[in-house]
Amino acid sequence: MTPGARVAAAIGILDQIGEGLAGEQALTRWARGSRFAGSKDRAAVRDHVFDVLRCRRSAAHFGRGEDGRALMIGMLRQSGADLPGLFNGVGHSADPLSEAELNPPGPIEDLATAWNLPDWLVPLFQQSLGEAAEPTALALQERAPITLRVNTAKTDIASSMRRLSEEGITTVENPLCASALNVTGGARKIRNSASFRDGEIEFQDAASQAVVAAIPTTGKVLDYCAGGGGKALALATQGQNRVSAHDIDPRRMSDLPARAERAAVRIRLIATDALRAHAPFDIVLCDAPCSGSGAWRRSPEGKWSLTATRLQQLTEIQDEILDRAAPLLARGGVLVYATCSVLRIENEDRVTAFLQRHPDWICSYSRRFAVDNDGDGFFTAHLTRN
Ligand SMILES: C[S@@+](CC[C@H](N)C(=O)[O-])C[C@H]1O[C@@H](n2cnc3c(N)ncnc32)[C@H](O)[C@@H]1O
Repeated sequence: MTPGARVAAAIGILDQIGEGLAGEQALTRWARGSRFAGSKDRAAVRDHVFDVLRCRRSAAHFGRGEDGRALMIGMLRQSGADLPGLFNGVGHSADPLSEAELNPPGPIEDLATAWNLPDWLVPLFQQSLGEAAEPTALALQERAPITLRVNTAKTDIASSMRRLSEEGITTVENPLCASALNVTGGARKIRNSASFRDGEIEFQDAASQAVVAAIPTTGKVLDYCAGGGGKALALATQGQNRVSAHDIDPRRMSDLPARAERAAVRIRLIATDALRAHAPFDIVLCDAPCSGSGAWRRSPEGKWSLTATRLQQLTEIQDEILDRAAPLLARGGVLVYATCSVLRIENEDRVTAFLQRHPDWICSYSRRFAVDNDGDGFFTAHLTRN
């Protein structure tokens, strides 16, 4: 595909997203109907679509509209691309730009458009992050780093870097966590690499790894909101942990047994009604459902679909999860709270609310992770009974 044809494909996909289709679904539908597209084409089209979704508001400003064509024009104009070269009507490229489209609009004048956030989230970012609000909002407009977790139960960092580089995948160590590697080249080869097949590496954000690495003791551990099991797998490779995984929706854990087998670790799956029988645990990790605001680089649609009502509901779910998980702990155990949110209402405020409901508990540790080149935005806190 030519660069112009890739842009035209992205325009069609963005129009489908505009009609209500989820981004991943629209991309899959396009890929199924476009067998001629190679892996480089698919990656380039995907990048265009996600670049727009991350910067939808400023793209609409610079493209003077909300449809796929306007958004692509706006995004490409912002990035300084050769617009007439990409919209030349040749082959499968989109039609040439009209006079109106060639005419660039004035600069952005409001904060929400400059930060690419819905209006209502701007004050929340400011209250939550202070001076870090602007760099966080701007960082959320960039592509996320591709980060691997080296499975230290199977290999070590140096050997893993060497083996990956033999397969054409270059990496550098990530300062957030000793097990984390940032991929600097050959990312598309990872899923078919021997290192991946042999369970020596997993995809995992570095802040996510650092949250697990900060968990203090080893022993009987419950990942209470295990989902796909990213953190449960990391926990299982750490120290002498005996890890169990639970999720209110067990289907979310369906890939976990195969992933655990590949990683050569054991993880027991526990159903909700069996939790009490398996308690007490030394550690209960609550990686709670949240706005995902710290990871909106990877899932940008969440930024536009979140509402104040949904955010309020999430805080109620977060409180309920902590209250249900706390009684599962052994005396002296640690309740670990984590979110991939940058919003104080989901982070420090939930810890404060928990301590108000449970005056015999204290917070012994907490850390925020910024959205930057090293990793996603995360928050974690350790709670113990006095
Ligand atoms: C942020 S995700 C977990 C991600 C996972 N820990 C990982 O690292 O891959 C949150 C998970 O919490 C689960 N969840 C939602 N409400 C819950 C509840 N009341 N109790 C337990 N799990 C819940 C969701 O089904 C979802 O899988």
